[in-house]
Amino acid sequence: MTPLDEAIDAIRPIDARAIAEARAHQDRLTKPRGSLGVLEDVAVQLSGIAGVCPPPMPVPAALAIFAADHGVHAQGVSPWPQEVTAQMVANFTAGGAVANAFAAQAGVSVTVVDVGVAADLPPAPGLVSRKVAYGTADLSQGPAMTPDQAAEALAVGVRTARDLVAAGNRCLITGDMGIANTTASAALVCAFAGREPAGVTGRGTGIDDETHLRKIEVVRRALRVNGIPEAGAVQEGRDAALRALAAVGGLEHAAIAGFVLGGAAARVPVVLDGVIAGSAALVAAALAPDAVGHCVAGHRSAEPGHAAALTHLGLRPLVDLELRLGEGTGGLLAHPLVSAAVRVMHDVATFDSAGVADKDG
Ligand SMILES: Cc1cc2ncn([C@H]3O[C@H](COP(=O)(O)O)[C@@H](O)[C@H]3O)c2cc1C
Ligand SMILES: O=C(O)c1cccnc1
Repeated sequence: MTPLDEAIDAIRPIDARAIAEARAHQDRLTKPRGSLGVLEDVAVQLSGIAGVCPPPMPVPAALAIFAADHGVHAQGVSPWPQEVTAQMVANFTAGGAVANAFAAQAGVSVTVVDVGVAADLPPAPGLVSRKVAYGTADLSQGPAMTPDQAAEALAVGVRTARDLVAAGNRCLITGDMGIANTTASAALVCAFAGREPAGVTGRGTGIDDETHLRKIEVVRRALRVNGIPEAGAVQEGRDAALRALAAVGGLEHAAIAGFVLGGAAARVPVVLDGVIAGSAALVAAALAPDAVGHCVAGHRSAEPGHAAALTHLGLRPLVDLELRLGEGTGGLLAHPLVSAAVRVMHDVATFDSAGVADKDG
């Protein structure tokens, strides 16, 4: 069995008994029932993921930033030169990016994985070289990846998750870096959530109206050229999902999908970042629907495709600050909220233990 098959095989629904126990525990704590809103749901979900109540604290946590380039950059869909991908990888390993600042603030480690940067990168601390290709082909002209490349990139994500969990991490956070990757994200959202390009193609790093219209056309062409029906969700199921991923995805999208599957297989919560992660999670969900139960939507980004992906996945974002950066920044901001939700389960007294009268008693 391949690592991908093994991961998919190992994924189970989150544990119903632990969920029920966690709900009952929440109701015994010295607070009005439901008063912690969505945080109660998060704590209950983490109990279900771990299969125990209270769940372990989601620490240490690790961010993995998957970096790759995109052939579709040639269509002028991003105002930034492709070299910025490699330059930002150097910035991450030097500690100078926003993701590094947020990771330092949250006490999260940063691993950068080169899964497909279109340049040879010098070795650096925290950089893992798992290059599958020097970028994808142009998805608006034909498939972005061969099926083998997509499978290999998925396996890179599975392996990264496995390694980080084996190193003792109890929470995984997704990150991405890849100039033009919001174009592939939009195409994936169309393919996996059955949406129209015009509704889910955003402005990425910041493009003018004319470029935005061109980007929508590029996504439309990508779907047409690759035989993916517009506004018709692809069949769920492994082969169709792998084909659609290879056709219009990116190497980092594939790796992030694998990372989600690897985290779910290890029964560790995976905090998703923005639209790149959201579109990759759609792929993971098509490959293993029960993986979604292991995902926490860290935030909702300003990219319209992200909201569409989260709706399709049934995930509620924890933070909504109009971020549109990626790198894992939204996931990192959400991590303290996830920790706080779990800490309540460990530290807060029950009505019985604290001698506080319940509303009925
Ligand atoms: C300096 C810089 C740092 C970034 N960090 C994340 N992104 C984000 O923006 C890119 C996607 O936007 P688009 O599809 O419009 O190219 C990705 O690299 C994503 O990680 C960055 C982009 C830039 C320019
Ligand atoms: O949603 C995101 O994470 C995002 C948006 C714009 C550019 N890069 C990433």
